[in-house]
Amino acid sequence: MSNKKVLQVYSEIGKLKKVLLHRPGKEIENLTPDLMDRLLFDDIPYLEVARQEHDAFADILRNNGVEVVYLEDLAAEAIADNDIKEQFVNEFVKEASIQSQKKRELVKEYLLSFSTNREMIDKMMEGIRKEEIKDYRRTSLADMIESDYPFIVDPMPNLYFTRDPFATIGAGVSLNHMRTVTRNRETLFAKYIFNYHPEYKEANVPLWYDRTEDTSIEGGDELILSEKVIAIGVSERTDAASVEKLAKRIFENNEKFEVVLAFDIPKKRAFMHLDTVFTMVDYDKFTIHPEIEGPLTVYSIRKGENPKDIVIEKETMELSDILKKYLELDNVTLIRCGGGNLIDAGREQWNDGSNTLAIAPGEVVVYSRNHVTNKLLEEHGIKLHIMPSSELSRGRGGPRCMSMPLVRENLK
Ligand SMILES: NC(=[NH2+])NCCC[C@H](N)C(=O)O
Repeated sequence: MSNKKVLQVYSEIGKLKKVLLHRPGKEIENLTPDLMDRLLFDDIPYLEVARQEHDAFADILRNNGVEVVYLEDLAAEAIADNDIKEQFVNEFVKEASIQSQKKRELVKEYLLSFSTNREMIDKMMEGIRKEEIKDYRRTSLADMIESDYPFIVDPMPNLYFTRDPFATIGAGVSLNHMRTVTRNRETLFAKYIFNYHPEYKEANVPLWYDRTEDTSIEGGDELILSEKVIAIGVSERTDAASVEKLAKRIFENNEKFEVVLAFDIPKKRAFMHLDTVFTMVDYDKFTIHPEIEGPLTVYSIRKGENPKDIVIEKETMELSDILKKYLELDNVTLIRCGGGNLIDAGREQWNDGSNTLAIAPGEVVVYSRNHVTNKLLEEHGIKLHIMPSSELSRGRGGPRCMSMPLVRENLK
């Protein structure tokens, strides 16, 4: 067996070699105004254009030497074995908030009727409208009198934000427990990929976190600043307790990481994850949303004397000094979203102006619409790959949120 690394992420900026995306599917066409709030959208994207934008994103990556793989393909390949497939469908149905046993059976039967696994996966992602399964109304009293709720199984429109349901950290994976029911359903695909996909199953990928945990953590909060330092946001989506659990597990498993910095950021929708207000673009350069600089507090978590102990300290310095200290740098530049102008900063952060995806040190993918921030990045010598951004941005996520690195070259 070759010892090729199937997962290797020891930085935010090392040359990106392999990345996981999800091409937006018909789940977007199942978003309704009534569902937007619960399904975490602020508007309804136009699917055809969203796909064009997404394909442009994937092309930028491929043209820069990145292997692009899709969640929907890996998930379909992971369930090639019929017993695994059956187990997967059972778990999916169990987590789909379907009330009656009879209805669960009908949904299972419907899913198994698709002729390919890929089509079945697409259907799971899209959601199931009432009219797709005939006769479900005769299955229980609840269904006979039931409301006009239009779905038997809800769509999962946030899937194109592959950054969040799991995160590659070092040679392992944080299989996340998400804050919301809608997004927690997404993590099932990753569970099957890492356990059963031929590429991953023999690698025995270590899990730093599991979806069955009772506190939440999301990938948008998990940043790898160096092979020694991980930053994790304590945010609207990630609990402080989860950061501790994750740190302990990583330290116990002799990964190279030495310190986890917990960034306590304001808990609000616009700043849902750390990566919506702070990303790394070069060895010593970061984007930052000026509105978090005041309220931000950083705590460091380090290994204690015993492998099972940790030492937690509140950091008292300014963010740039904290970064200098832990990343062993003489200088750090914080590039402010919107140039620090409050109007531009607010507008551009809302559309993920500080959410950049580094594909190499000093080289990032950004949304076209954030022209004030983009200009500033260029002035700081950052090379930009600009992608179209009218529709995808309506889901409140940018290039970093839409990608999960699987392999990055290690930094020298
Ligand atoms: N890593 C990120 N910032 N992801 C953004 C996810 C956006 C998505 N609509 C949500 O609310 O979950």
